[in-house]
Amino acid sequence: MNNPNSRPIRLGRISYTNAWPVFHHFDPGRLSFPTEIHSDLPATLNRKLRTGDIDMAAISSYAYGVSADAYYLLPNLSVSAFGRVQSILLFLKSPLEQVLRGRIALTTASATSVNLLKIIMEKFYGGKPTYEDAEPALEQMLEHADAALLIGDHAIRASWTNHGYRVLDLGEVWNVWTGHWMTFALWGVHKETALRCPEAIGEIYESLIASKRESKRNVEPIVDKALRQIGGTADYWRGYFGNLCHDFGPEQKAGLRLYFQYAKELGLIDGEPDIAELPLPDLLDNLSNRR
Ligand SMILES: C=C(O[C@@H]1C=C(C(=O)O)C=C[C@H]1O)C(=O)O
Repeated sequence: MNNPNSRPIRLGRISYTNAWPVFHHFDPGRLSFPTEIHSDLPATLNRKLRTGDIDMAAISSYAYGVSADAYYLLPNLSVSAFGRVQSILLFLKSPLEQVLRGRIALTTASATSVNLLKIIMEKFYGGKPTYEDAEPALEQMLEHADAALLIGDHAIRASWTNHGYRVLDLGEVWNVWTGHWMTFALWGVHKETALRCPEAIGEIYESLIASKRESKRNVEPIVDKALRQIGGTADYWRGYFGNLCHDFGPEQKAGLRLYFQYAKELGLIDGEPDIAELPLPDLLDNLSNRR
């Protein structure tokens, strides 16, 4: 099959372990359309998708909220948690009361969690800290700050060190205050790409869903890979992957809508975006009608 696009579909993959279940069994070589993988940190994928350097990607849910008009979401894919997530962590060097009026260093890898932290600090705890962007390295971040936010594998590795700091898990804080799920990442595709090559996007989508399903059926291959690449124990990784949810159903959507509502109230986002999923059957129907 030819790709009407004539160039490969460029797909962004979050390099952190949290997205592995959706990508591990995804093999672009088995697709009938040329597909290129761009593996990167979430903030870089957010930017590349926005500028059109890639066509579709796992991105921060906040980044979807900012550019929702331009993207469709791939249905039923996310990185979500109900409570503790273990990889969205605020490390406190100072007591919380001081952090609320102090300085917080924010990892440059994130978009959802830095804004979630602002919601927690300002709306839930009534604080007004100042924020500064920093490369994700705990000790350097805490040289000049009262607290440091890390996400993904940077947070996991830091949590294993003998750091001695108090740690807040932002998934847990969000859940305690709201009773909701928190969705950190979503899969977005440019509307324009989806309309131009629905078959290619549909095939990639089906392969991602199949990978997610296989990872859920048997988590051991990604546990082994995480042990080899990151370290830790098999039990840690079984717990970590078991705790994450890669679906995006009504409960995750309700949590995300609340997050967008709070982000809007704090002026972190212009409007409350619609959650618009890729209407794949309609796109494929239109395509066959055109033939
Ligand atoms: C659960 C996580 O979800 C993520 C958090 C993101 C963010 O804060 O912008 C983006 C993608 C995911 O990597 C994690 O990083 O550990």
